[in-house]
Amino acid sequence: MKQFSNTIFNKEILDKEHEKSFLLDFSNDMTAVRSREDLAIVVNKALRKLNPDGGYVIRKINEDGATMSAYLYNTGASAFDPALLEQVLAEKYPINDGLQNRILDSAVPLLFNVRIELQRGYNLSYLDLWENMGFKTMVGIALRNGNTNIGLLWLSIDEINIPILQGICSQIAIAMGNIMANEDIFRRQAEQELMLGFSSDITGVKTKSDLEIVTSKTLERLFNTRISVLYLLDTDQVTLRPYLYDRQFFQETEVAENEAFYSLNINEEHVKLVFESSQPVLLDIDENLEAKCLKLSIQRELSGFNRVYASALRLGEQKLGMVWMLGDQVSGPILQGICAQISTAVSNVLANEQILRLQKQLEDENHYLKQQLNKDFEEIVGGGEAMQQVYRLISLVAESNATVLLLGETGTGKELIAKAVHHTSARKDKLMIKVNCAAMPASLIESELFGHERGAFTGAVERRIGKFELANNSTLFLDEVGEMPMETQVKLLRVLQEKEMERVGGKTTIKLNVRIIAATNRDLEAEVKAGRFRSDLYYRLNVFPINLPPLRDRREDIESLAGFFLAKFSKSIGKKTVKLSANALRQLQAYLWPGNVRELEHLIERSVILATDPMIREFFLPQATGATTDEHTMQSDLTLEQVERMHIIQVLRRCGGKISGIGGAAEILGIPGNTIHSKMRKLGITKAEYFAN
Ligand SMILES: Nc1ncnc2c1ncn2[C@@H]1O[C@H](COP(=O)(O)OP(=O)(O)OP(=O)(O)O)[C@@H](O)[C@H]1O
Repeated sequence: MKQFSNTIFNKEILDKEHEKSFLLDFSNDMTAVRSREDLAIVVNKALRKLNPDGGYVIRKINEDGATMSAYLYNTGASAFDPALLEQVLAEKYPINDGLQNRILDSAVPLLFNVRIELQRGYNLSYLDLWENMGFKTMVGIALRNGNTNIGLLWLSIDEINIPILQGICSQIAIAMGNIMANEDIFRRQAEQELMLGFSSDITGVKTKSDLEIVTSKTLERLFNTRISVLYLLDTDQVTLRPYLYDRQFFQETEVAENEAFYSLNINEEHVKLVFESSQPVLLDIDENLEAKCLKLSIQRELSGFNRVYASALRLGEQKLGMVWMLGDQVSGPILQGICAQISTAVSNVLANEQILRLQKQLEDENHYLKQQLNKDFEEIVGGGEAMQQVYRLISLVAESNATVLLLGETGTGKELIAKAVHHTSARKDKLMIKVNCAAMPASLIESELFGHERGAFTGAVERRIGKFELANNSTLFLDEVGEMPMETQVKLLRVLQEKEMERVGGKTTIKLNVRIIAATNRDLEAEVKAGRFRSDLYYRLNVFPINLPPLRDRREDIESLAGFFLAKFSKSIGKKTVKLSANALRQLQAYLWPGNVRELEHLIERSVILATDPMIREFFLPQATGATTDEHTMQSDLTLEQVERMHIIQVLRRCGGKISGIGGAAEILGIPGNTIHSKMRKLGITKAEYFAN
């Protein structure tokens, strides 16, 4: 008996020794474990010692705290159905499936007979797999790190050694905890890298297709989404329309895109929920959404996910739309951060689209304006000898880049000829830029011509591009250049000489390629002599002068001009073309036309408006026409300046001293009120003269 008890005692000692060395070996191996792969090798080696042909699976508790997924496994020496194995490995089993919860609640390993559990009616695919593999008995042991369950081990074995199994499992649990913490750190690092990449990619987003590429790539990689849709709120503020989704995805399926997507309404319960929440909302298609909606069930089938993550897109308080994603592994805070960036990008894309639309509109308008300008060119009227000479000069100079100086009385058509020169030149596809040097206070001319930087002077609240810069590679028409203040003349001369400029208050030099056409009704040579115009600037401008004859010196054109204006104004007010009687034409030809073609144009315009029958028989000209009155007899001996002075006084008398507005001198003379004021100052016209009678 003693002998027998000694034998038992010795066996126990041997077993204990065996246990100890087994656990010691295992511990030694575990010290080198760093990754899930290392852990698999060590666990395989140890469990094979316990049951050489057996299989096992380690399951970890998922982040949701309610399900478990396979973490490590080994099928042992058994044959199995690969499809069934794949299904079991992919499935998330509820913790409370009737077997696993019992293991997690137990302090000791539990043994299960596979067949008996199946007969009890447990509908668990892993039991089917074990039966398929020929595993009869499975032992389940909880994996605990301290008091926390982190998973469990299922092992196919017939005999169990509780101390060994517990020893192994407590070490596996610690290693798993460390590895999972490491994996978590790596995952966060990868997420951060992705987020950084996303942030830098999204700042470059300009178009819808840029946005599509950046978002679909990121959502899929970060959240494992299969379907993601970006909805935008319509202008009606009620309908949310699909704006973007991953088209690539639909190239891989039979389903057409329009079968899977539909508009949402902001008043639908789940949509309201999304906008009311500051966080992304998780919706279960079966529970929260009307799964009866065919398109939604198509989305579910295509993606294989039953859950939708929805997050609002907002810009401040303004609702922009929302992101809708079918996927798993979605982290709320990350999705929220991404949505904030998508919101900014969406509003940039929309603003860009609007800019492009406006740009297109501007281009169309520009094109229209250019056509109008070309039309103006076609409409130079007058075939008399004096104008023939002007046309010859235009054709000689137009194609060169030479500066042109147009000289002639007011209303002789200097601006029209400037346009003609521009439209015959190689610069014709660009707009000719015009500056009226007389219409602007001296203090503003400089910034008008050269532009200014923000803050260059009081009131310069924004940077402004000057006319010179606008006219780069085109033509700049300096109208009434003789009125330019002396200090601006110096700056203009510098730009013409050096072909570069700086904005007022600016430091950068801007290179220019501008063709200059200047015009004046002053006698510039006399202005130079009088010290009002710089001689060096005069020589710079006077490269190719073209003199436009006054209308009284080309009476042969009066009939064609009158006919042209009669047709033009009759058409514009929808009348049949008004004609001239022979008497009326004689009146026009006899008149001196101090206001030249402009005066004729305005006279005809007024007469067409007032005409009550289709024939104008008489004009009411400012004075008796012809060279019969004293004033007009005298006029042929007067200087240009004297004629101009006299005419302004006459017009002012007629208007009762009114300059601007309807019936004012500016309207009759066809020049801006500012110009009249400056001419009055220059010509020394006083109130007494026009209020005299
Ligand atoms: N030959 C012409 N054929 C048709 N219209 C003309 C002709 N000459 C001038 N006009 C018209 O007369 C008006 C005055 O012409 P424009 O403005 O070119 O004159 P200007 O010499 O530049 O005058 P200002 O010196 O006062 O600026 C414009 O409406 C223009 O279209």
